[in-house]
Amino acid sequence: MSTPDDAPGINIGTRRSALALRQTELVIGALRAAHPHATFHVRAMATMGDRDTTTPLPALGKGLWTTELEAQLAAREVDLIVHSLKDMPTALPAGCILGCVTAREDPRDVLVLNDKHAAEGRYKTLGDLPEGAVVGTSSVRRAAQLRRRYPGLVFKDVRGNIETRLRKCDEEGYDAIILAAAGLLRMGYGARIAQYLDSSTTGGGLLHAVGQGALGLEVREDDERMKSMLKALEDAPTMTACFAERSVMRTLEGGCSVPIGVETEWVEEDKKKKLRLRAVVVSLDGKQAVEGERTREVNSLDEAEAMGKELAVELSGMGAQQILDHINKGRESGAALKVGDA
Ligand SMILES: NCc1[nH]cc(CCC(=O)O)c1CC(=O)O
Repeated sequence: MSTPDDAPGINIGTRRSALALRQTELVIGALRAAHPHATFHVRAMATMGDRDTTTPLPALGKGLWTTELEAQLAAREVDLIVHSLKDMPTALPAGCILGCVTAREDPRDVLVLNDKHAAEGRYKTLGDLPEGAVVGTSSVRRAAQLRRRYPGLVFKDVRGNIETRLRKCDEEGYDAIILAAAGLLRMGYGARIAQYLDSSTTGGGLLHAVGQGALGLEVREDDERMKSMLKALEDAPTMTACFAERSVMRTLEGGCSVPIGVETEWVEEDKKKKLRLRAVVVSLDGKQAVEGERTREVNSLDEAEAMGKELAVELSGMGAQQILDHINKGRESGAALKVGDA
């Protein structure tokens, strides 16, 4: 009788960036440990987001990191895609599913200082930066939340993979940039982290992107062999929390380019383990914000999705929908796509 491990080699699709390849290596390491007789082949490719390195991210729309890979999955050219979960749209093509979410790296955003500032030691946190300081980010979520808290700072687009952004930070007139901790830590750049940012940051917090720091493994819905192989890699607390986060985004029809921030945490309350979910929707100028939070027991992915949906509906009623409608209207007329040039 043949076991799944005797079957032909498994083709794994990934983007070609150094971070994507590193993440794929981590997944293959875990797959090998769980399935020592299987063989794995990496099929790296460029997506639209990799090829177009100048258009501001929000203008490239949904699926810019995933569409080409999913076409390969559907065509059976690959059997598994390793994604940064935050780059995965909340609606997947028919026949494709999010089969597994692995243990999360630190989900927070962080401040990275220009290397001269770091060497000088005058500034340590966002709050230390002087009026007019230039902060790089191509994320409207980051810029909108930080504009609200730090109105004196100037936000400017910065595109490229992690190495490129670090270089631009040091050489192209930025005082600092904002990045995900996860990418820096996975690539060995942890020493560049000046400050971790989250809801409790003194002087003003920042809620991270949906799914940030987690890896999403996408497979064909009918591929029972891959689905069962991935069970060994699944981290249930991360997967459940991420399903709640993705449900907030899906309900608000946000996509990756709107200013929705979230934070999830497993807490103990009345001797019960509960999921705490926070979410915020901010206008692009940072002047309006709607936020909310829920804490409850969650025992399944369906319950996690229900919790996320309920919070999103509440935020919607509190004005989040107006904020998002306004942003989408601006998009149609071609405006409001950039974080800022200045
Ligand atoms: N497309 C950007 C992207 N996608 C995933 C990560 C970092 C890793 C993660 O958040 O899981 C990054 C870089 C960043 O935002 O700094």
